[in-house]
Amino acid sequence: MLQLSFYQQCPSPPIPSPSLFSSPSSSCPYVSLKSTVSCCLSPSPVTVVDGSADRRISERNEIRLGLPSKGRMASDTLDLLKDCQLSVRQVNPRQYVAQIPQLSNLEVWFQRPKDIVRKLLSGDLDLGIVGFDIVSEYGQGNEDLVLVHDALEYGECRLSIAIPKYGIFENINSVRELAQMHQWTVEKPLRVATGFTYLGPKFMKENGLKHVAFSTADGALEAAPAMGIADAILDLVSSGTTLKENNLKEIEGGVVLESQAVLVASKKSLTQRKGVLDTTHEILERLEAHLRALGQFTVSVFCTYAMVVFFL
Ligand SMILES: Nc1ncnc2c1ncn2[C@@H]1O[C@H](COP(=O)(O)OP(=O)(O)OP(=O)(O)O)[C@@H](O)[C@H]1O
Ligand SMILES: O=P(O)(O)OC[C@H]1O[C@H](OP(=O)(O)OP(=O)(O)O)[C@H](O)[C@@H]1O
Repeated sequence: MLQLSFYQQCPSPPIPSPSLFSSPSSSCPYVSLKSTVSCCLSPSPVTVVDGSADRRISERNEIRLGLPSKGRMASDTLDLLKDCQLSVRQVNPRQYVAQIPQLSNLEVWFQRPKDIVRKLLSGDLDLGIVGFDIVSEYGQGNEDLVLVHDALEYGECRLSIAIPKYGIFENINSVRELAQMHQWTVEKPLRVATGFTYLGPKFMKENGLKHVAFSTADGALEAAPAMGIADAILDLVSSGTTLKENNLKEIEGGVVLESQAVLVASKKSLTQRKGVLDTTHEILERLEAHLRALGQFTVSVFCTYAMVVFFL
């Protein structure tokens, strides 16, 4: 029996979490316990690798860490690692493999965040840093994903429903009121534009919205209601400026999840690949030391480190 111990931290303040998520941060008001991401209520459409992942585990010796190749998480992730004395040495920006000299036998692979999660599941990566929203959407509760650190203190945003401030929605201010609107029928469902096609339907179902039709787009979703394409949107919000500028509002009970950057690992890699556990400890200790130095624990007199022990 292998015993894995992760030192945990308490985010300050704890991330509020909606009911559909058993986000580790929500399980206890003071101590954040990271375990598997378990948000799934329905069977996952992700094909979970079986024997092939095990074969790959024996095929390569190096440990692989996936980092965002571009987008808003990319430079902040490199900055965080640098602050932890884990500078990533990349020969040139178009080369997708890099090294962290302090971590021997570790390869950094730059990938799009959603691909990092997919590759953790397929066994092609062992560790990754991405937004919790991406782990939740593309991980779909797969038990092979372990949140090693769930509060890296950047990339904060929330996945939230927004509706127009005007027209039939003028007096609608909560999900409950939205669900109770008599307009939505089988023939004329509530039309929601979102890039989160797993979390969106799941949330609507759990919140009593029966007649909902989803459409998807890669960006600028806030335009959809004014264009007449959708009644509502489900998208990431941070400052709220984009919603405001497009005459949209969030509603009570409409936050699907709170997100920030997390360190996620493949449980299979942690347990089966030589060196992954030690390397994960090394990264985690450096992250903890850095975040502690930033003073994020000062508000949590109540917060203690908790040791989570996984018996596997
Ligand atoms: N206001 C925000 N809007 C979108 N994402 C945000 C915001 N604030 C933080 N994030 C985080 O940044 C991530 C988006 O990063 P990125 O810019 O790489 O996305 P993207 O380019 O839209 O992704 P892709 O093109 O691969 O679909 C989100 O998954 C989330 O974790
Ligand atoms: O609350 P705010 O601070 O205004 O941020 C929210 C906006 O930022 C993101 O879009 P992004 O800038 O990535 O552009 P996109 O719509 O093309 O994806 C997100 O999809 C929202 O549209």
